[in-house]
Amino acid sequence: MKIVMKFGGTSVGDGKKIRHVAQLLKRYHEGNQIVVVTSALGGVTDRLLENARLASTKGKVSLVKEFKTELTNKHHEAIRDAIDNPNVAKEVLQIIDLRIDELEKALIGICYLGELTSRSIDYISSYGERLAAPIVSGAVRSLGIPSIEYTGGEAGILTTSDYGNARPLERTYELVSKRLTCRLDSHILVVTGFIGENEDGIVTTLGRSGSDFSASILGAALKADEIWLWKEVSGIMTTDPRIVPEAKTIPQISYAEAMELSYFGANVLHPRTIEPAMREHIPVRVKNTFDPEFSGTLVVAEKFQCKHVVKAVSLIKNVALINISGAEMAGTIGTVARVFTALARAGVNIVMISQGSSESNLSFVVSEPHVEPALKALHSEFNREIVKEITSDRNVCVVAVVGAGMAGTPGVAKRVFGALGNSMINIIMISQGSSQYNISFVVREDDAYAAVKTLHDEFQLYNGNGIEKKL
Ligand SMILES: Nc1ncnc2c1ncn2[C@@H]1O[C@H](COP(=O)(O)OP(=O)(O)O)[C@@H](O)[C@H]1O
Ligand SMILES: N[C@@H](CC(=O)OP(=O)(O)O)C(=O)O
Repeated sequence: MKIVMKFGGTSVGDGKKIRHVAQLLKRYHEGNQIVVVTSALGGVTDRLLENARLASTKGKVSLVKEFKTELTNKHHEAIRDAIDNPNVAKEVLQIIDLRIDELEKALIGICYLGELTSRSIDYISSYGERLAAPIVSGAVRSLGIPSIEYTGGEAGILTTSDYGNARPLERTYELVSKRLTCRLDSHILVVTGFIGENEDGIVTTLGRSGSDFSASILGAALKADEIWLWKEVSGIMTTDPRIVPEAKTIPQISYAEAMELSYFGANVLHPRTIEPAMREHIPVRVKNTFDPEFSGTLVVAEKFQCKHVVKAVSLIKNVALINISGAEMAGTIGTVARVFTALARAGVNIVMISQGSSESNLSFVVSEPHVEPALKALHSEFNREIVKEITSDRNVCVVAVVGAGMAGTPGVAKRVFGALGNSMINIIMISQGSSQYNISFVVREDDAYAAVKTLHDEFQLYNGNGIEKKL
């Protein structure tokens, strides 16, 4: 089989975990062609971003030097723990030191300039993966398996120049296949997740947690038999196990359901992961790095109509509700178009929308960083004409229940809102897409965890009965 395997930041958190990953790869190498996509060592991307900001605001070269020591120690320790072969360890050390020197120069440049562009943020944050890939590849070579490491750009991931949220260009699919196929039989190829490059060869990133997306792009380009996403959790679960410890693994889920879940905050998958896999009908498995025998979740094309109408409950935090109102909005054709055009011009992404049939108010949810640009855009568009009041509320969360079986099944909304009512949870706004794959609603931040727990209990997802429905 040809398999693209992605290991997340927790899976390659340190040298001991990388050693474990290399051993897993050795096991699957026999009889398979394997491309590995690696994330940065756990926490490194956050530290890179923090230090890039510090460099631009404080301009202190001494802080850059301290950070350089921290990164060097972390990666040297990882090499010691992951790689036994001294020659391989020496080669990898040299690559790491060279890359950390490059990074230091870039951070010092930011100190002097006092400016941090989105292009430099992508360049700096790409170093997490650029430091991880040589160690993962070295750990594999240390076990006697030939391996080569590539950056996303070297592998052929060509993207738009939307720094921080770049998308693959169509040419990527052909280029990746051309560059990687010839080595697949003989080597385990290790590619940096999260990063690509634009047509001018400038580093871009695919958005936070983008390594899942990288794996799917590579899988589609190489027409892989399967894409495996290795995580610290046992697959896609009925809800975030950090919120509800009783959460269960969903054995099988459709592409559409997995997409709904990832869009609605289940950060087990980057929201765009499924698109490339779906275009080539490649099954995606989500597996636990630390429990490899467990089958995890299989994401497949057909809507697997198990008896569960609701498959999972998810939560989006760090959002705000914006409400606009004005009596003149009712019947004034074009108001909604003006609202959304102004927001689009300001680069605001809308998570959820609801308009009452009175037409005199419109509510929508945006992610936290988009609140200020959204308010500014709306005030300048309307200037108190037609829209009289614009308010925002940051103390809210979005909860969504997801499942393909909800389409055409009466009574789901009644159960959702009945259970929340019984738990005295107030609902601020409701939205249901016509796909009927999800019902989402806004609650106060203080009620969010209770809402997720209440719904998880109500539908008793996968509770003891395999995939039986509780009605
Ligand atoms: N429905 C869900 N199923 C599984 N994990 C979820 C879900 N919702 C949120 N999560 C969170 O997503 C994380 C995914 O695992 P992680 O190993 O961190 O992935 P990666 O390193 O690839 O980003 C877990 O920590 C888990 O708490
Ligand atoms: N390292 C990047 C990309 C990534 O995908 O990481 P993870 O697989 O750990 O979510 C990030 O932290 O966003």
